[in-house]
Amino acid sequence: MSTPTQPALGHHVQVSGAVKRYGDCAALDGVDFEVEPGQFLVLLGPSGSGKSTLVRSLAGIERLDEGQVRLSGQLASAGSRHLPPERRNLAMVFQDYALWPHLTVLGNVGYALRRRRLDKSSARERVHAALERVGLGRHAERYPHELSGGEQQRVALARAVVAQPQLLLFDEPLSNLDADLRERLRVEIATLTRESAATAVYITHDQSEAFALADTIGVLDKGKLIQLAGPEEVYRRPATPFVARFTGVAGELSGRVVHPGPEHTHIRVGDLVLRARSIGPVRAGDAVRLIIRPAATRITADPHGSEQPTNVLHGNVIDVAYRGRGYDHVIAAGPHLISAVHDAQAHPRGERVTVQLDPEQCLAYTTDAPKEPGSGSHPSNLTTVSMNPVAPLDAGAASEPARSTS
Ligand SMILES: Nc1ncnc2c1ncn2[C@@H]1O[C@H](COP(=O)(O)OP(=O)(O)OP(=O)(O)O)[C@@H](O)[C@H]1O
Repeated sequence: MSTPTQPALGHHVQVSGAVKRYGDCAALDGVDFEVEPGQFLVLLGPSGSGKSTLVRSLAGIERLDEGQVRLSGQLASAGSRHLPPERRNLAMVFQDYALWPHLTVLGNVGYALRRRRLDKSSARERVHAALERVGLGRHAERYPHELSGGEQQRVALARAVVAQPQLLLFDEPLSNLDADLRERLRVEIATLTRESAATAVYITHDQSEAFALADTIGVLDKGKLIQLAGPEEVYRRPATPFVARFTGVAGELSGRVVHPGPEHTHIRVGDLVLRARSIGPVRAGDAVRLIIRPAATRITADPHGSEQPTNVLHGNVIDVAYRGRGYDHVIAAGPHLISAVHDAQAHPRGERVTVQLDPEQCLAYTTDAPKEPGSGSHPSNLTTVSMNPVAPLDAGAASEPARSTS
């Protein structure tokens, strides 16, 4: 048994076959995953992918239509069985803080202890300790409307941890805050959560937040869990183009496999042959989508020497944006647009540059496009490109020399 000052071990969370429908819409469409006690899971996905529905189902605010939720082995949701939120030993932090407007900071945080059988002085001690921990000791007597957004979210954080729940649920807690505050509060969430023994499930549509916080990332799309893996694995081997796009892309090219290799695959894109890492098996002639990570790109001097460089695109700078640690460029290379091409120095609009591509960071996925007859040795005409303006995970990380591509 845990004592009031010693947090209980975090919940072991098990979700199997979770389905939730709203009319014709399957907000959750057969979701399975587990989170080990004390682990930090981030559910990442675009708007409408089912993140809130999933976290609300864990909380017991929503009832599943099918499937089960177990918390530390106990059946919390299954069929007609539904453990109410207050019996799940969890706390939730919401995007809009959800503080009681008529209670002071002290009252709001203390409210979370109302179900604990603590004497007044121990409860008070705990509340003050939690407020000190989030840097709000001086504001205990204020009301929520007398606090900034960041301070209100700190109160919500203190309220969530003060009762030492076994599960902490976060529903986009940083989305209403400005960038600088978001980063500081993210660090506080990471440290506070890990100091407590609680298991955490955190939802966001922000990939940089997900990578910074997670032990494990689950990527959701249209109510399905597409990939569940550590951040490094999700970044290095995104299971699908959707996951790759959602976790940082500088540009996309379409082409055809010329020569599959154990390490790198040669892909013809228009009149270029580029090397890339294939995700999943590919055969000569396969149509592929080539996704270029921002870290793949590096501007090199435009070559006029005798040596013909490989794995490069030549193009003109069409946009340059100052990013503090350097500059991100958008480059038009023939019909291709490559964004987030980082360099320590600015290249003015119109300058002709050469972009070196690191094959390790160029990911090739087979597509369903029909093969051309005799493909494998003929150039493909597929050169469609999309530009994705998503702030890349690794903007600024392109300073490592690209590998030799010969
Ligand atoms: N109460 C509801 N009634 C009808 N449809 C709903 C309801 N709640 C959610 N949905 C639908 O279920 C799907 C998943 O919604 P959900 O809010 O879980 O997604 P989300 O990934 O959290 O999105 P966001 O990031 O925009 O909050 C969406 O298509 C949404 O329109």
